[in-house]
Amino acid sequence: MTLLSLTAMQTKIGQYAVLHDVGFDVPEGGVFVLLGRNGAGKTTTLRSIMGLWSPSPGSVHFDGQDITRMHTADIARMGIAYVPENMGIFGTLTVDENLVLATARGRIDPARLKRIHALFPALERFRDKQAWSLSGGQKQMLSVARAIIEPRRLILIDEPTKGLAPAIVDAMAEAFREIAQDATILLVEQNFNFARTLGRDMAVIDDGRVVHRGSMADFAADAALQDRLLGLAM
Ligand SMILES: Nc1ncnc2c1ncn2[C@@H]1O[C@H](COP(=O)(O)OP(=O)(O)OP(=O)(O)O)[C@@H](O)[C@H]1O
Repeated sequence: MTLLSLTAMQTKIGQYAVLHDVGFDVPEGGVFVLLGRNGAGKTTTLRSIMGLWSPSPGSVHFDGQDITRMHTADIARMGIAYVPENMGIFGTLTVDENLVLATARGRIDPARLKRIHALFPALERFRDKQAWSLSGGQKQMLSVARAIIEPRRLILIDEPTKGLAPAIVDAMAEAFREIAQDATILLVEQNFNFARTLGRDMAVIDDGRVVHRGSMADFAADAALQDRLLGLAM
């Protein structure tokens, strides 16, 4: 079943046309990977889904419902979470306070907190520490944890491995596999080795257009295609 469907999205930022033609379907379950060179329009695509930019023309359907013109808070309430590239955490608040603020009613379900602590033990160890004092990897974990503090159907994650040490990247991959057991992840990545182990389906954006859609297995097996579409960016 298709969970998210983007159709011929064009997004302008001010007078500048960033997305010219972005369309792809994300099936429910597992990890869908969106690849592309720097500046191709990946972040703009995620922000357009979240209602932070407004595509026109073009449409975004989630679970069969047209969400193109909905407000971001209403889109979030439908069960879509966004982990932005800058992580969106509050540095002067503690780890636990950051999690509470990500809930709708200011109350954390203990079972979900337990699951988060099992996924990211550092967040339990440092629960009373201010977020600014965490390492880069721990901040990223907190950012992902905020996205799953309540049940979500779709989680948009923007370049989560940027600047992280290989051991942390492995832990993140493990966590994403677990999260994708009962949610769908739309992952934007530059780290192809990370993305290829996680993704089932994928698309490539170039200069604001989707230039390829298919299975990750086929794409990973085609070095010439990778080179043509992603060049040295990978
Ligand atoms: N707020 C903005 N104002 C003007 N131009 C913008 C803005 N945000 C993005 N752009 C431009 O839109 C294009 C696409 O940016 P976007 O961040 O979506 O790309 P990306 O594929 O996510 O790249 P990266 O991997 O570098 O994050 C780029 O040329 C960028 O400079």
